[in-house]
This record gives sequence, C-alpha cells and structure tokens, in this order.
Amino acid sequence: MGDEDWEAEIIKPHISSYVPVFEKDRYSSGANGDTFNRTPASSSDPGFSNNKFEEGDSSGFWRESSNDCEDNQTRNRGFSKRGGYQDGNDSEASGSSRRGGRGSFRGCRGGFGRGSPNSDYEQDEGTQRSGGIFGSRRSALSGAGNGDTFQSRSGSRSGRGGYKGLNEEVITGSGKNSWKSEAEGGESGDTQGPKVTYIPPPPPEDEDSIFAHYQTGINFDKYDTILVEVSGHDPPPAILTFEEANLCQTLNNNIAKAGYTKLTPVQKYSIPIIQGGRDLMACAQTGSGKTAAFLLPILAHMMRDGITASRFKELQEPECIIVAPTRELINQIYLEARKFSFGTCVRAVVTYGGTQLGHSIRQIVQGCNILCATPGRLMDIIGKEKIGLRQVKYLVLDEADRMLDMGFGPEMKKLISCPGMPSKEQRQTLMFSATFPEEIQRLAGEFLKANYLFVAVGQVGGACRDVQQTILQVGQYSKREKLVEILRNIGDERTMVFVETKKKADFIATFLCQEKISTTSIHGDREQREREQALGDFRCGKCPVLVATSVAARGLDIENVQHVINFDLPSTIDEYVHRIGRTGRCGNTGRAISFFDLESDSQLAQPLVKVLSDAQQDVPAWLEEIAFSTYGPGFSGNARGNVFASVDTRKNYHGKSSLNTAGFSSSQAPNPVDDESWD
Ligand SMILES: Nc1ncnc2c1ncn2[C@@H]1O[C@H](COP(=O)(O)OP(=O)(O)OP(=O)(O)O)[C@@H](O)[C@H]1O
Repeated sequence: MGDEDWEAEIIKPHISSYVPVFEKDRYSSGANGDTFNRTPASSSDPGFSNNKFEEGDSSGFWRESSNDCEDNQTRNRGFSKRGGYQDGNDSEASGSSRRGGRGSFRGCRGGFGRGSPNSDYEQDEGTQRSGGIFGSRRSALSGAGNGDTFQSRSGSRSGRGGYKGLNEEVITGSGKNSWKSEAEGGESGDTQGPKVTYIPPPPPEDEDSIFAHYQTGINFDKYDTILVEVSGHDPPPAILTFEEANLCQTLNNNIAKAGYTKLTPVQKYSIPIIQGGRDLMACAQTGSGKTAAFLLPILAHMMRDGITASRFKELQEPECIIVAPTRELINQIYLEARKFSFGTCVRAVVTYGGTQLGHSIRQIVQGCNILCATPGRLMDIIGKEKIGLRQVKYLVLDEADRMLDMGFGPEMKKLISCPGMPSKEQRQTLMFSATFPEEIQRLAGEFLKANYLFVAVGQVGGACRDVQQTILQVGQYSKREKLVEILRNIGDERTMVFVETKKKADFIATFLCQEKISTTSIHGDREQREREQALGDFRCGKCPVLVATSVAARGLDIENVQHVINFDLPSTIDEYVHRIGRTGRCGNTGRAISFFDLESDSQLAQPLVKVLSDAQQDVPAWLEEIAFSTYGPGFSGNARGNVFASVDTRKNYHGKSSLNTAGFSSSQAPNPVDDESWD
C-alpha cells in the first residue's frame, strides 16, 4: 500500500498528456451559458493540433466532480490521447463514496504538455527546473517556442522515455529493471510501477534557514482565552511558561531562536502530560502549535535519558517514530524536529514515498533517533530491516484521525503489531489532530494505554476562529468566473484553491494561467519532484495561487496564506476544517471563501451551519434554510452529518475531567463566547 491513499494507484506506462492552450475569447457559451467550446488557441503549434477540447468530448468535466476523486478508481483520466480531453464520466466512484478506497488507478498524468510529441522527456526537466510549474504570467499563454511555458510532465515517469533530473538517475522503461515491484525496491503502493528515483534536495544547513519562521499574529494572545478540557485520570497541571517545562539549555536556545516566547494552549497542556509519561490524544485548532507540543517534550526526554549517539549501522533503532499522512507534511515535521534538535546528538531522519528508497536508506543508516515517515514508506523500510522497533519509546500519529481511518488504519495496525514493536504498555503513544470523530476515538483505544489523557482545546473539530469564513452559493457552471473575479480582487496575496479531483486541479490551474493569474498545483498525480517544486513556488510567492486537492488540506504550514477558496466543498466537514486551517495560523488572520453548489453540497449544509456558528461566523439565511429542509424541523444546528465529538468519547468514564482555559483557572476565564473580537 502506498503511503497516501491518494497515491495508491497503479501507474500506467507512458500515457502522455497535454493541456491545450486555449484563449479566453475563444470560449463561447453553450446552451447554459457556462459551458465552453474548447478550441485550441494556437493551431500553429503542432502539438496542439489534436488538442481539441470539444464540448462533446469534455462536457463531462464540469459534471464529473462528484464522480471523480483522488481516491477512487478512475480510468483514462485527464488528457489522454495527446489531446482530446477525456471526460470524467469514466470514473466510477459515486458521490456518496467519493473518498472511498485507495485502489484508484493512475490514469494519464494530467499535465501541461508543450505539445511537442517528440520532446516530452528532454523538455520536461528543463522546463520544470526553469520555469515553475505553469510558467510565469507572461509565458503561461505563449504556447510553442517558450521553454518556460507548459511543461511536459505527463510522461516524465513513463517507463519508455527515461529522463534525468538534477537529482535523479536516468531510468528507462525498456530495461528490465525499469518496473520494480515493491520487493524490488519500487515505491510502496505501486505493485507494478517505475522505479522511483527522485532524491529530494537536502534542506539548507545554515542556521538562519533552519530557524526561519514567520511572526505570530495579532490574535496569538487570544489563545489564552480558549477553553481547554482535559479528561482522564489524574492529569498533571498545565504549565504556563517554557521555563516551567524545565528543558535543557540547548532546547531552550532553539526555542528562542525559533521565535517562540509563549506557549500555546495545546503546548501548555500537552508538554507536562508527555513529560509525565502519559499517553495522549490532543485535539486543538489548526495552526495552534501541535507539532512543537509533541516534539519538545520528546526531545527533552531523549536529552534527559540519554540516547545512543547516532552512528552508522545497517539496522537503526530509533527511539521515536512520527507518522503523518502526506509527504509534504511529514517533511515539514522533520524540519521542525531538525530545528528543535539542533546542536544536540539527536538525529532526525525523514522518509516518504515518491522519493528514492535507496536514498532514504542511506540517510537512515547514518543514524536515526527520530524517524519521520509516511506509513507506506515506513513499512517498506521496516520490511527491509533497516529500522528495528525494539527501542521505540514514542510513537506519534500526527493527523491521527486520518492515520486511523479506513485509509491508513490497517497500516497503523500492522505497525503496532510488527515484531519488536513495544506493546502499548511499554511505549508512549501520542495522537494529535484538529478533528477527532467519535468512531476514530474509539479505534484509537487499541493504540493507547487505557489511562490516556484527552486534551481538547476549544471545540473538538471546530474551525479556527481567526479565519473569516464566507459561504457563497455558486453553481457548478459559474464557479470559474467567480473564482477569477475573487482572485483578481485578492491580487497577489497567497491563496490556496481547493478542488475535489486531481484532474480538476490541473484544469483549473491551467485555466487560471490562461487568465494570467500565476498558478501552480499540487495533487497526488504529480511527481514528487513537481509537488515539491509547486510548494516551493507557492511558498516563495512566485506562484501566489496554489490549486490543490485534499492532499494539501492537512498540516501544511505556509507563511502568509491569506486566503483559502473551496472551489469545491469537500465531502466531510472535518476536511473543510482542515482546509480552511491553511490560513489564519498562529494568531494570524485569514479568509476562507467556499462555493456552495446547491446540486451537490446540501449534505454539508447542516455541519457547516454548526461549524460557522461555533466559530462565531455569520451564517447565511439560505444555508440555514437548506440545513433545516435537509434535516427537518428537529435540526438544532448541533447534529452533524459527519459526526465529530464535542468531547472525549469516554465521557461515561468516571475519571476526573477538568475544564479550564489555557493559563487561567476556570473562574478567571473570560467567556470566549463573549469575546466578539475574534474575527
Ligand atoms: N509557542 C509558539 N510561539 C510561536 N510560534 C509558534 C508556537 N508554537 C507553534 N508556533 C508556530 O505556529 C505555526 C503552526 O504550528 P503547527 O504547524 O505546529 O500547527 P498545528 O496545530 O500542527 O496545525 P495543523 O492542525 O494545521 O496541523 C508554525 O509556524 C509554528 O512554528
């Protein structure tokens, strides 16, 4: 199984894909006024000669969102046949199972082809390296003759052509080694697929880069007013300051260099719990510092207990394993671990799918105290006997609800029953997320000691109040126009646009480029190298718009993301909470605008009303009406279609539960409901 359910796909060899260039003024309204005749703009470019977007062929695109998704089986998706955009109706998932299994097929890799059939591979690297993903605003539309324009990514992983990147080995599909099974060293999850050769560039080593951080926002101090509930037997008292955590000098120095002066609520409660050796399930709003909440006490313990200094060994036995659902997120966690362990003898290593396994192994065998991994790759490395589990003292599941759901749950179960893995009584298991559905909490019991503590900062599963949420009623066929209008108003401020399918991510990104809005995209069909490039271009502002699928919904901490736009609403409210949490982080404010399509989103009306009202946002009357009409007069605004817990599910539990605010006793606590200035 792959390390991301979005990724667990069988890769088809060499199906080139192109996105034709099409001009705005060539769009003509169809019968409904919104459909486009997709005519290639540049017939002079030979590559576009077949790239007709005929209404007949492609009409499915705008109707396919509910039956195409990242997870589900999709055949011949994207821009197959070097042109004609295949409609999405060949996707089999139904709306109700949009987030179904992991066994989807990787159809052609929808991309932004140059249209020169013979130059795919040669051009691929050059253009990707030089021109950003979709090229600059200028070049994005220029079509032929500009190497920075549309990049031929589609066949880049093809087994036939072979290519060479800066950090990659040449692979050729015709050789017998080009298709490797998992056992042969292929990426986990690809039963048959090309050998993954991408070696990510090493992160910068200089201290300034390691400790680079963004400023906390004006609402950082308001974290103190959030209600915190700790449940479970005998929780230790919260700490109020970093000094109270009694960390060693090196850690304190690193904390200071990272710009942390004050603990966030989840840190105030989690640090002493973890230092006390307790298992923990912690739920706190997006962007409120959960990563440091587990890293700091783990590092403190490692420093206190003394760890085996990192040294070369064929079998490494890390003291701590951290797992997260996406590659970019685990890499981010690794960078945080590297930052906080700077100047200590603790060595953190990261490994994730989409990168060369041999490279990961080389990193690991040099010494590994903290292993940050995506699940599939972790199981691969364990299978290869490069990682032994006997010394594991800390097992961290970040985005724990995602790690335990149907996608990753089985792999996590395998992990805890691996030979050598200490039993839950012998290790400390820590789970963090902004959302914790009740059924997932119940599953988590298998991983945690019976006396684990549950920390809920604010409303479990609630949206960050620093994000101003707006829900607009926009029909499927008006979405693009609305998106462009909003993005033009936004200007150059960094914006993440979420769509439901990989195919649509490519399509919308291309469309925005044509509208001269500098855009890149990230989704599970892109090469890892491309994903990292896209994120880099977005982070540095080169492409201020990032079109993403849910692969980017969780955990990513990107400075200055001021806007999130849900072009398509997700199928669950938890997903919505995570997506909009990419903005409004660490006390900064942000805005989220969501397009609500009456045709497809009514099931979300009720939980949306609840999330909006819990976060003290305006709830549109029309949305309330839909919520009522969908769920009948019994609807109180409290129930959720996709239930998340408001409390620890062990509430029938007789242990102590203390309600508190971060840094205040209950009696001192301002009533957060009265605090109207959140937004
Ligand atoms: N005490 C602190 N002081 C200043 N900045 C902090 C503090 N704690 C965390 N941060 C910063 O806040 C940002 C968000 O932290 P982090 O990514 O850990 O949030 P999170 O709660 O894990 O979010 P998500 O739910 O989206 O995964 C990061 O840039 C981090 O460095």
